[in-house]
Amino acid sequence: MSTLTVNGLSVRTEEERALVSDVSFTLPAGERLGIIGESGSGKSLTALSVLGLLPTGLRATGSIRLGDTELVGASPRTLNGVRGSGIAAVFQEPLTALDPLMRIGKQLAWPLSHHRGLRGDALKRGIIEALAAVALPDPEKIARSYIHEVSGGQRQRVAIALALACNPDILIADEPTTALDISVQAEILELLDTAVRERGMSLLLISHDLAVVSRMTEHLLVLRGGETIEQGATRTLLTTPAADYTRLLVDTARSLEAYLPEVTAPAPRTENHS
Ligand SMILES: Nc1ncnc2c1ncn2[C@@H]1O[C@H](COP(=O)(O)OP(=O)(O)OP(=O)(O)O)[C@@H](O)[C@H]1O
Repeated sequence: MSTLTVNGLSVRTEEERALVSDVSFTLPAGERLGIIGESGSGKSLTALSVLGLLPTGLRATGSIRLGDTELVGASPRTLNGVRGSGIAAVFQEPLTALDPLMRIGKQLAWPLSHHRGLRGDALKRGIIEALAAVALPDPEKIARSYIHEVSGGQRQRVAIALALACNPDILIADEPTTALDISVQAEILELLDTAVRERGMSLLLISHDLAVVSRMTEHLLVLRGGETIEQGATRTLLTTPAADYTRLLVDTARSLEAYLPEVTAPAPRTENHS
């Protein structure tokens, strides 16, 4: 397990416009860091820089180290080695990581054979186990399905299974529940929480939802306009923010919650049809 150390990361366009400016943070092995900030604050570009997957035309400078390996300016070979076994990612839209033309089981076969050396029957078992581990019902059937044949929540579970199949040290989750039905969001968070805990992985969680980062992370980095506003322990930052901007984010989140009426009476008895 390795520490991720980001030091003075900047991302610029070809015209030298800074989109991320001098961002630094450390994610020690086994810990959880959340990145929050309004839309366009540089959260995703920071994550993509760590993955070495910045869009064409954007360039990262500074230092991103995974253990002793420098990732800024690293060769495609080094980055390929790190992506997958060192760092894996789950995105807001699971289809980003999934191939619509390949059965789900086949998509899992590559990382399981490449990273874990599974072959033949062991590989078949590994595929079913990987799908069962993310609580997909009837994993045999899911393995034979194409991605358009399963629901949105199940797609995100498949994307998580794909990320976990590489046994990464660090999981980057970029708005992993934002595109999902509210009833499915909590289940996916629970799944990520359990997977990270049981496997001892580190988590870099990007979210605009303060309740999500509060539930999932121990440390927070607040970005605005590509710059660091503040960072610190999640609880301290959300209860006694030092920066006016963080206070504004917290107050806005609270004021929306205030519209929810409190549940004051027990739920009426309903007939059980199961
Ligand atoms: N390929 C690109 N070329 C030029 N500018 C870009 C590119 N990708 C992103 N940007 C700009 O960089 C800034 C940071 O984008 P980023 O996607 O990191 O924001 P974010 O905080 O993740 O936002 P959101 O929550 O909306 O996803 C934004 O102003 C965005 O418009």
